[in-house]
Amino acid sequence: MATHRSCALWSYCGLRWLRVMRCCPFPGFRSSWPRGPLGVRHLSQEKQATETHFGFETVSEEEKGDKVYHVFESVAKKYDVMNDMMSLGIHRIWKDMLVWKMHPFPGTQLLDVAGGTGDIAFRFLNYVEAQHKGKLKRQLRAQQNLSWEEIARKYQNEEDPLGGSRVVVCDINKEMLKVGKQKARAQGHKAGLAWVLGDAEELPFDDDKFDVYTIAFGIRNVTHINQALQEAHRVLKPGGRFLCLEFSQVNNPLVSRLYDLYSFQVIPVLGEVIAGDWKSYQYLVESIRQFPSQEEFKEMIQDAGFEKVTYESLTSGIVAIHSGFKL
Ligand SMILES: COc1cc(O)cc(C/C=C(\C)CC/C=C(\C)CC/C=C(\C)CC/C=C(\C)CC/C=C(\C)CC/C=C(\C)CC/C=C(\C)CC/C=C(\C)CC/C=C(\C)CCC=C(C)C)c1O
Ligand SMILES: C[S@@+](CC[C@H](N)C(=O)[O-])C[C@H]1O[C@@H](n2cnc3c(N)ncnc32)[C@H](O)[C@@H]1O
Repeated sequence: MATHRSCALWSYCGLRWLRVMRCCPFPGFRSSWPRGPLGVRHLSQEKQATETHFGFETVSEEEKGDKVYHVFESVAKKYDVMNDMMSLGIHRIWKDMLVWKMHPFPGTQLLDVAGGTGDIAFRFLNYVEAQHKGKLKRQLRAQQNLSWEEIARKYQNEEDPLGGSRVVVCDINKEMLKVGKQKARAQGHKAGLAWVLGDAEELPFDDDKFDVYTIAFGIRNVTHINQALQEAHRVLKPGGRFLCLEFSQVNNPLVSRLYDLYSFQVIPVLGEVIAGDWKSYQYLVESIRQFPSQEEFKEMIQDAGFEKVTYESLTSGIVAIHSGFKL
């Protein structure tokens, strides 16, 4: 009873907040319109009051946005611990693989959409910092007869340990970003990192701005996936890369049966026990089943204008990484 009352209160506050925000024209929140190739607003692309899915439930599109907002507002504080518990840490390997696949070059400008608590951004920063340090070491090793003073000076003069690389984390949910910022402080990430409140469907960024666009476990929650893909294409520079890590279709019948059992019998129970939130984790497993297969999603990415689209299935297809280029 108490749980239901507190759920209702959370829903009410979440919806109130969203309504207030939608009337409030502050930068970064629904500040841009969907644009076509000529930069013209396409009224036909605007959201229509049609029905969609929230997990296995049929809801209006507006309702879906509110419900998704409420889910992540509710799980934000327990989000990281839940992921480790549910996957026994496997989600960390998947995220590492996304960044290895990206293989950022010095000066890479990354936009991580639906970046939540910053897992992809922190991995990116660690990767580029390690790469930059390695480069400096190799340069110093190649120079013969340097005194230790010269070596020390070289290290001290390193003003930008990221070699010009930057990451912007963009997420629609204030609570997820709040947890992300706390984690960044705790892990000592300061430089090269920005947090922006914004919607994947209407990104508050100019055209042709980023080298790489990532979205990890985010696109499944977006109401108009095609719109989010078009926005990804718009904000990438020509030559830029789209990378998406998302749950996908399991390709091994035995794993598939165990995975179904685990998903529906264990995950919501873990959600209830650890986060006090059965419904959000029920939504997680249902939304995974509603998401298109590897091939279907590949076609959607191509339809948004990306080229050289490929994917790699990981852990028997439990997740897949899709990649595409804006050429
Ligand atoms: C609200 O929305 C969200 C909230 C979030 O917190 C996160 C997200 C987005 C999601 C992520 C960032 C990733 C988080 C990861 C997952 C959701 C989990 C993905 C699932 C797995 C990696 C496990 C895959 C499972 C299988 C391949 C099937 C094998 C299953 C078993 C061996 C266990 C089978 C167990 C039963 C059928 C029930 C009886 C068991 C128990 C009661 C004990 C519980 C057992 C465990 C905790 C062990 C679980 C075992 C594994 C994880 C082993 C995995 C093995 C392989 C991958 C081969 C979000 O949107
Ligand atoms: C499962 S979390 C993924 C977080 C992070 N990328 C990770 O891998 O851990 C999904 C995130 O998508 C965000 N999200 C949902 N709909 C969104 C939208 N339309 N625009 C931007 N972010 C959205 C949620 O707020 C949440 O932080």
